[in-house]
Amino acid sequence: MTETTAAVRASGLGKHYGSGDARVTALAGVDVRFMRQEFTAIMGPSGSGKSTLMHCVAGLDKADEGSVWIGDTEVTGLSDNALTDLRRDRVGFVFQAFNLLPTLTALENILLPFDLAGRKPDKEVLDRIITTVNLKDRLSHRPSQLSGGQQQRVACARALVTQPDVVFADEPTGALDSTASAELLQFLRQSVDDLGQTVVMVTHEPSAAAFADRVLFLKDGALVDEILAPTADSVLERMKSFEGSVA
Ligand SMILES: Nc1ncnc2c1ncn2[C@@H]1O[C@H](COP(=O)(O)OP(=O)(O)OP(=O)(O)O)[C@@H](O)[C@H]1O
Repeated sequence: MTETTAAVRASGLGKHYGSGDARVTALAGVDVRFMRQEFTAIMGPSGSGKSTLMHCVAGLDKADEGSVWIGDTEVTGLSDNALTDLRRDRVGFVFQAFNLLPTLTALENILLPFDLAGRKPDKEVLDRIITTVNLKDRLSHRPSQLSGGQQQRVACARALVTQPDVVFADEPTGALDSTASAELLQFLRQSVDDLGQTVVMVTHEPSAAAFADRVLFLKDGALVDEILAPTADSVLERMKSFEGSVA
């Protein structure tokens, strides 16, 4: 693996909360690479550092130690303004709680990153993404007029439409029923296979992780295991070694 094929890489990533007896090590020197056009799932017991890792590599939070690169840009060390631009232009986010703007239509929500950046979308890419997420006949609806699954597909389209270096998804199916979850995961899978996207997803669900190319396991702030070409069964089997502490 060469550095040029890593969409995101981090080395020696450390993050601590509190001090003295109350000091918690959320990340204990993590080295990780997320390769281009790869779908990676991050799993681990509750409190193992999954969200902290995602937030630090995505530039949403600052690590105490170590470095992060998105493409060839070293994220650690950027000014707050440069970080805001980088997140807007080169990173896509999907959260459990859709985070759509209620007064905007589906299409306006999808185009929001372009409005914020004062840029125009690539029409071909926009059409392709809207077709892939199957939202063509819902574009003029507001979020309250859409199902949870449709709202999350709007959030995904918004995350993908700028063709970011990487999309980070934090429990994206946490608020969806099983049918809507499977559709959403299939769409994330397609965004990697058909659109060449790079996706990193935090999940508790072995069945969700099975859509990924690779599953990383965190424990006590450290990467402790990895599965390539996962299935729900192989993930579940591996999780048993963490039994008792899985959320
Ligand atoms: N703002 C904070 N202040 C203090 N401690 C924190 C803070 N955020 C996280 N932690 C601690 O850091 C550790 C890692 O938390 P993190 O949220 O990254 O874990 P997680 O694996 O995402 O957990 P979960 O699966 O429950 O969401 C935990 O011990 C948590 O209590």
